[in-house]
Amino acid sequence: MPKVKEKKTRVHDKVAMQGIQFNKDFGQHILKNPLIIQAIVDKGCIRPTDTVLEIGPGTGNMTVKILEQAKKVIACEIDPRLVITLIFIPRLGLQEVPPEFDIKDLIDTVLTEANFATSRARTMDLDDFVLLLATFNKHGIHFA
Ligand SMILES: C[S@@+](CC[C@H](N)C(=O)[O-])C[C@H]1O[C@@H](n2cnc3c(N)ncnc32)[C@H](O)[C@@H]1O
Repeated sequence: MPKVKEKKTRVHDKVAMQGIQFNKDFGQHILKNPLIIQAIVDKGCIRPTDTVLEIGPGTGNMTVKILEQAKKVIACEIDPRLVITLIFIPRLGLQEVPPEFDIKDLIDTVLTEANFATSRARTMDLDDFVLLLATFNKHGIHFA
């Protein structure tokens, strides 16, 4: 059977042209094969009303595919050199996260304030759940 050569994704080409060295300390192994990326995204069964949180979008190859299926993507990338490549993706809003921000601290604060620091999900009733959601909301974490 003839071997079909996959076209590399456009965003990856842009990074390669700029000569950016990927940093293995951040686990920067970038997916290039669009068929594999599409297969992974399809496994997510994303609905058109979904907001997707993508941790580590890298050069955005998967981000653009998720955006084709989701209402919104919130992408969180640690490497500013790669964030620059994400600027070119339409419909992806960019917002800088202050260096002192720590999501673990924020979640600990919410759980402690709502008295759920030591609770387990299976012991919670509906009132507990609503209180927890409201406390997350108060601290700027919103679930949709
Ligand atoms: C394995 S790469 C995946 C890149 C891209 N999603 C793809 O499929 O090609 C991991 C990405 O996560 C980013 N990353 C590593 N640690 C992170 C952190 N703590 N917060 C946000 N992004 C992080 C890296 O810079 C890198 O872009």
